[in-house]
Amino acid sequence: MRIDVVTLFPDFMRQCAAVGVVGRAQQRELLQVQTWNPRDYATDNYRTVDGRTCGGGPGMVMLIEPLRKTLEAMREAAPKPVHLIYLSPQGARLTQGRVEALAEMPRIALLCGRYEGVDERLLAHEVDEELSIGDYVLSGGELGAAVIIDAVGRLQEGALNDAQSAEQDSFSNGLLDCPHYAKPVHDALGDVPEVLLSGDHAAIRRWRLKQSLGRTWLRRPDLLAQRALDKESRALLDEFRREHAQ
Ligand SMILES: Nc1nonc1C(=O)NCc1ccc(Cl)cc1
Repeated sequence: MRIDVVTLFPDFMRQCAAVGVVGRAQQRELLQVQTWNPRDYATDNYRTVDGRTCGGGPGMVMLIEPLRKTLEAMREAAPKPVHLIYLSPQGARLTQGRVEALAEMPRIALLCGRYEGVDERLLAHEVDEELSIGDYVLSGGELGAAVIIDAVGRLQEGALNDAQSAEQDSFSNGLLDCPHYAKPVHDALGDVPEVLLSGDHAAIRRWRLKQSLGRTWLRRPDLLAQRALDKESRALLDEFRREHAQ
């Protein structure tokens, strides 16, 4: 998969994509992240990429022309058609389901705005999808782009090892993750739950599922409402709720 990133901060974006699972996916050529800086496509001596807001008011807006040239160069750099995503609070909320759909695409591009915004005419003409990573205001689209690169990059076939795949599954089954423990078994902070030391893998699986269901019920009941529970999960959650009520 190829991800092109249009950003005024290419070094930052390259570093985000160079570490950990995503960095390794790039080394294994499972993923390619390419940055494009609109400043390189600004034709004036000052490499201007922003202009005064029409209608007055504070701040600047990213100009059409440098972005149009950047996008043209980006699209021409590889034959595969590009699905262009713009990151902003005005976008649809990013979900794991949408991440999984994006991860199947051969090529996506992420347009990172700065200043007060991007000229609406450029967005209307070029952008395929607008996405938000949450209801808060950041200083630019780069952190949203980094989130997408990580969430999509780790889903590329071969990017995760077995343990990481298991962890991914625990989250993407629509439930919150269960608690995790490492040695020492006994610590001033408390003990590791007995069942995890029992070697009874069926009991351990049930305990972990019960904890995930219980945590989701306590912390994110909205996620639970979206999910049909099988017979075993309903029983485990009832058990958790009875114990919690005591
Ligand atoms: N929330 C979010 N989810 O994705 N992006 C955001 C966000 O706040 N971007 C800030 C931003 C976006 C575009 C421009 Cl031009 C300037 C600032």
